[in-house]
Amino acid sequence: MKVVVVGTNHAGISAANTLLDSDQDVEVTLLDRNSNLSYLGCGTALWVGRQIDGYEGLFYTNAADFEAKGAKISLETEVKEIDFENKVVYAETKSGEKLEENYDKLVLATGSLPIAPKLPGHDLDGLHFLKLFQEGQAVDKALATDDANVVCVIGAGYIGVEIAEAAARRGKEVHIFDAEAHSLMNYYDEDFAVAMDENLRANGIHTHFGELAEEYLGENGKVTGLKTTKGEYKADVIINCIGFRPNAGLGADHLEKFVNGAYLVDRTFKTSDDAVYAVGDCATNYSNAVNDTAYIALASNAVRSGIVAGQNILGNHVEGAGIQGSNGIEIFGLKLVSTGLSVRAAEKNGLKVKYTDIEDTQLPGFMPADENAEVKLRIVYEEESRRIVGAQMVSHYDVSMGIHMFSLAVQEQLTIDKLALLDLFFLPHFNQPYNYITKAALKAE
Ligand SMILES: Cc1cc2nc3c(=O)[nH]c(=O)nc-3n(C[C@H](O)[C@H](O)[C@H](O)COP(=O)(O)OP(=O)(O)OC[C@H]3O[C@@H](n4cnc5c(N)ncnc54)[C@H](O)[C@@H]3O)c2cc1C
Ligand SMILES: NC(=O)c1ccc[n+]([C@@H]2O[C@H](COP(=O)([O-])OP(=O)(O)OC[C@H]3O[C@@H](n4cnc5c(N)ncnc54)[C@H](O)[C@@H]3O)[C@@H](O)[C@H]2O)c1
Repeated sequence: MKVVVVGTNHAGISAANTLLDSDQDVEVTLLDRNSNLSYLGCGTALWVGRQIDGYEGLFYTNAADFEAKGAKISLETEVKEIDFENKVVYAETKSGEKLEENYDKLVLATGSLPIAPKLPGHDLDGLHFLKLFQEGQAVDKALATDDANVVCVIGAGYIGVEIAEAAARRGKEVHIFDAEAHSLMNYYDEDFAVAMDENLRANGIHTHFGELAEEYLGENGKVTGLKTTKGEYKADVIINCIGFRPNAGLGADHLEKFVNGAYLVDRTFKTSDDAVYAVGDCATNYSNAVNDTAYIALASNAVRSGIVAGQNILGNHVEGAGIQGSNGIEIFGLKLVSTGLSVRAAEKNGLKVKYTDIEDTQLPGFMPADENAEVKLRIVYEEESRRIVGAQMVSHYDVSMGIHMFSLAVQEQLTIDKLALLDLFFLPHFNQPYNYITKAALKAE
């Protein structure tokens, strides 16, 4: 069996490794237009902000690793067209050489592209996106120039707040803009998002919410400012971070698509064509929070979808467990984690929900104050079924393990009442005997 994988980042890599690590005789060909693979974008802000020494550790594999496993891999090779009827992929290398690869099974792992609004001035120098390693390098270089004093970040989602922190750590005057009333509104309710807003401001970042970018201002081909719906701001560097869209053009009119253009896949990540699988950011996934198809662009989902598709290509029927969109962020030491739906997202999805909130300390009061921290938790549950559909937490304490448990609760459709009497261990070094998860669940209406 010959499998062609288009796109060799997290999703493509994980599908290819699943095939190559099996005991079956599978011929695997990998094609990617980029010159590198396996870049962990999550580390961009860490090295640009000089919290880690460099970017080298952000790549976890390379072409030679695949060749050593017997795969054929061509980087800087862009797939231009696919003949789905005759099962042929047409590609072109950077030097203009044309390639043709036939396949028995095809894995589309072409990921996502940053949303790039064509505002006036969009071709000025000094405008940046943050998706590829090379774009991270460009931002890093731009921040190193003597005349880069003011940085405007458009979008206060995950990439935006992370790069705003990095630019502030590099000593820049940073302004962050978002169309919403607060930062991180795609992940958190207002009561939690405000903690991040305050954290950004407390660390010197200027926040501008409810403000939409209208025009990139410039002189002599270089950006000098940003015009929004509320005013004009000086800018030496502008970084656009307003979300991703699926990169699913290769499927043309042949493959079924989701409302946002992503390849529509089943629980095995098979598309509407039996010979074609689609994984990672270019494809849909199944949300256990809404119990329906959803699109959530995350590396964590990409990796698991690649494994599932790979197993099914090998003939092992495996269904994905579905996703909750579990995520986390840490900015200047403040940690926010969430899974499933916020109240706002639940309502947008037509779910009638209630929620239970609690604020407490992580450890008992007798523990040293410098080891202890306040924690705020919200559990969101469906009014009628009482199943948990989401949770959010904010703290300076590392509460990430708690959100993993809530992720499982959403996946398994657990009710808030079952959670209330769950056996949670107690040790003063970790938590309280009558801890905030139990307390929040017990007081749920
Ligand atoms: C700055 C940043 C920080 C992030 N932080 C996190 C995080 O902390 N946690 C998390 O879970 N996620 C994070 N993400 C999101 C995560 O990086 C993506 O969800 C993930 O990269 C998706 O993997 P993928 O393999 O599906 O797609 P992509 O990473 O988009 O890879 C797609 C690949 O396909 C190739 N390709 C596309 N079209 C073609 C073509 N026609 N021919 C050949 N090759 C093609 C591309 O070159 C690319 O290599 C972050 C993203 C960014 C940008
Ligand atoms: N820690 C993590 O897990 C992590 C880190 C970085 C990125 N990612 C993922 O990568 C993907 C892309 O991240 P992102 O930060 O670009 O997207 P995002 O969805 O997190 O945030 C985009 C933000 O841009 C705002 N916005 C949209 N249009 C706008 C406009 N015209 N003007 C002003 N603001 C506007 C939105 O309100 C939103 O807050 C997401 O799926 C994200 O989850 C995850």
